[in-house]
Amino acid sequence: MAKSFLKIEQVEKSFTRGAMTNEVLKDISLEVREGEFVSIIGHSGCGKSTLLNIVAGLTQATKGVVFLEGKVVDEPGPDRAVVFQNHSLLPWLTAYENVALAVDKVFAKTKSRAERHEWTMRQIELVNMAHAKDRRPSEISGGMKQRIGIARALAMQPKVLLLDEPFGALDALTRTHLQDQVMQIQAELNNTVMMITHDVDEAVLLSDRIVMMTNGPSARIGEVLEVALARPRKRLELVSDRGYIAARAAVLKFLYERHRFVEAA
Ligand SMILES: Nc1ncnc2c1ncn2[C@@H]1O[C@H](COP(=O)(O)OP(=O)(O)OP(=O)(O)O)[C@@H](O)[C@H]1O
Repeated sequence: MAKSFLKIEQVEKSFTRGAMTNEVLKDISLEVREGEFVSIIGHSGCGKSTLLNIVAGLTQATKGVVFLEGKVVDEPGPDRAVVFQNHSLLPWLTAYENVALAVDKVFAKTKSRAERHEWTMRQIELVNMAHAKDRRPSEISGGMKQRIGIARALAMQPKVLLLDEPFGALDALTRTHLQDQVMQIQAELNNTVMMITHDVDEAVLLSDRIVMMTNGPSARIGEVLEVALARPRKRLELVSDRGYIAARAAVLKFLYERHRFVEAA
């Protein structure tokens, strides 16, 4: 068995306000292999972003530990890059400058100026944005902003890429293009990815495993589905693939049954 790369060990999280305690996550344990693409799916409010933020080091777990290559995660770091749903580019900088800022921060001591420029351009080219590199965020579309956000995250050469509904705010066609691009980039760079999504097709298309969370409060991992579809994956061919159809049905069934449970509660 491949060695564990990212390890989430018995993580719990409660938020307390005054006398009220909201127990969000309960006993979450998960191991992610290097180069693996794992999606987290679950109903709204179950704690997916909270879990991702704990792995990012942005939120502290109430109990439990996250390890990355054996080292405890307790603060944010360049080894874990996050891409949020609402692109968080600096509006006064161009697309190039937004990526270059991250590159300069991480590689100031290890790459020369010329190397940093070359590295920045490489990331921008990876997401097909070279033509718009000198435009500011207000001058490019939502999909383009998200591509620059992904380039900026990749530019830091993180050990883990954390994607919090990265395509959630995009129209269906742009979303499709970006999913394909992320699949190509992952095939090329072998990134370890943890992605939150609400989209069952997206989860099946992109993931090696899908982690399905139960409803909150005290959400747990309900099921983990192995998506054993060969790569590269082609969406049009998958539509009629039995493995794809079965995986999709398994996730839908899980979500539907959980939803029914909420309605009945
Ligand atoms: N900083 C915080 N302080 C207090 N409560 C919080 C905080 N962050 C999240 N919560 C609560 O934790 C629960 C889980 O929120 P979270 O955003 O992780 O869910 P989610 O599954 O990502 O939701 P969605 O799919 O709608 O984005 C919610 O009840 C939310 O109100």
